[in-house]
Amino acid sequence: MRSLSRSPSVSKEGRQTAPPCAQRSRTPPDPAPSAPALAASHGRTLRLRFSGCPLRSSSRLTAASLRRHAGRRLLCAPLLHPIRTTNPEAPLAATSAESLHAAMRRSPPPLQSLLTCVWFTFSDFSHPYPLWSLGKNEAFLSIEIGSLVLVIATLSSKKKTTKWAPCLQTSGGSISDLLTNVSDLMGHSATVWELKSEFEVAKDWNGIDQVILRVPRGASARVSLHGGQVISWRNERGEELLFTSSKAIFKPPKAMRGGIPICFPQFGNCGSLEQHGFARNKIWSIDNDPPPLHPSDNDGKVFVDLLLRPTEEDLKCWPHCFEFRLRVSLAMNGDLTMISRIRNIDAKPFSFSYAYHTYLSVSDISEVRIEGLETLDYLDNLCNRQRFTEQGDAITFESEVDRIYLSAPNIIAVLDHEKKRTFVIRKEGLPDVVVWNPWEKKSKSMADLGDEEYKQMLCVDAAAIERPITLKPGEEWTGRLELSVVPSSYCSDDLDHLRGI
Ligand SMILES: O=P(O)(O)OC[C@H]1O[C@@H](O)[C@H](O)[C@@H](O)[C@@H]1O
Repeated sequence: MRSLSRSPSVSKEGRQTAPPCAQRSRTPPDPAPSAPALAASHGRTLRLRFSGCPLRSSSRLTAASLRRHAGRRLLCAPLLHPIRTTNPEAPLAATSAESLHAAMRRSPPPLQSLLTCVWFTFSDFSHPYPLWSLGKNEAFLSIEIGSLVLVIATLSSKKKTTKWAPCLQTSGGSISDLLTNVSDLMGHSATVWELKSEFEVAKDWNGIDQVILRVPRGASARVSLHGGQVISWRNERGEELLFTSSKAIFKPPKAMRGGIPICFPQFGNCGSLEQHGFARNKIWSIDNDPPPLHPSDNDGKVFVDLLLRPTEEDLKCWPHCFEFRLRVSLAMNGDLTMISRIRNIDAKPFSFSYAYHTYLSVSDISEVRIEGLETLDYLDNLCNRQRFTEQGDAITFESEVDRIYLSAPNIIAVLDHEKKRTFVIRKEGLPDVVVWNPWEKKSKSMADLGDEEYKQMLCVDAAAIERPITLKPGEEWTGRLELSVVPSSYCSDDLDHLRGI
């Protein structure tokens, strides 16, 4: 049985900053476990539900039964385009649905009792889609949108005809649920296939490791072990979504200007520590055995877990023992999630403030507005943190802004009119939102920011500042940030809907 690898093996980005020899994959491809081994290691049973209609476990899964149960949710998909395989290990090389099927007949999947996956692309789409074969004569093609699995086509052959059926939407769940359910339905032992996260590690020019996360449809993220800082987040078209200064200094001990530095255990200069705390200037390690997160935080995502523990030197200026675990993950649709877990492993309580200092890349700051912070109180860093109340409808920019909005909603939107795209920021455990743009004068005084670059950046940070987090010994705090990008036309009503208004 071939391994079920979720990531294509091709590396594009890694080559830009490090010679290929410096790269290595921390997670080798799955060693092709046998069916009993999979069953023994997981062994959960689930029921198949397409569009909320349970199929009897005795049912045979056919294109027709899928269609029947999909009901009105049938969608049309571009099914008649030529197909080519992208997985070099895939047994199929087909240029049309018919030849794909013919190839399948010539080279049936080696273990028909289990699903087999090959990646392929439609010629007019750049993203590989997984095709899951259900034995010799049937297959389905699926994509993932967040945690939803969308089966966009099924392929079945009877006698001499090959049929692509249009698609249906599952009622939710992850690809592993879907696979388990399908194998259950087919009458085989049910297995949950935990598809392993894969990432590459490349050295930067200072010899510090950077982790590259990549999903099959092309989105990627890069995380530096210097600061645990996300330094790049690209969409499936390869466009960079985070700002990085052209004058950024990629050298410890200072944080690089751009990406998402982590401010901990102090935000700004309110405290005895260096500005924004020390976490962004420390070298983190990869945590190969983190305590488990909720299963939905693993599903359908490529991720890396990082760990920061205080050094002797850190303890001298901040005498509190902690473990800081950071998960950075990329969903199949390109959404970026960061989950911070900070645990007090000391004998006494401690308090800290926190921010994901997120530099969004924007077309032009004067074309940008933030929705979700209107009417809130804020502390103005430009006026000794005096408290004001926001008056406007939405926040727009005409001069330097440096504010901490208090008790902000958990979803806010940053609309970029020129790019016609909206960043949607979802946060949990982080009540405040910092909005910062240095504008012209301040930019000129900053050595690591180009004079005009303030126009292309906007910091919108999910944060906990006004009321620091206090942890008693043994307690843990979790702060979560999820970033996604949607077309601007999606906004307003849809965002209200997301917010539950
Ligand atoms: O230059 P630093 O330390 O990265 O900080 C940049 C800015 O970060 C923002 O979050 C602060 O609100 C600003 O006051 C600060 O100037």
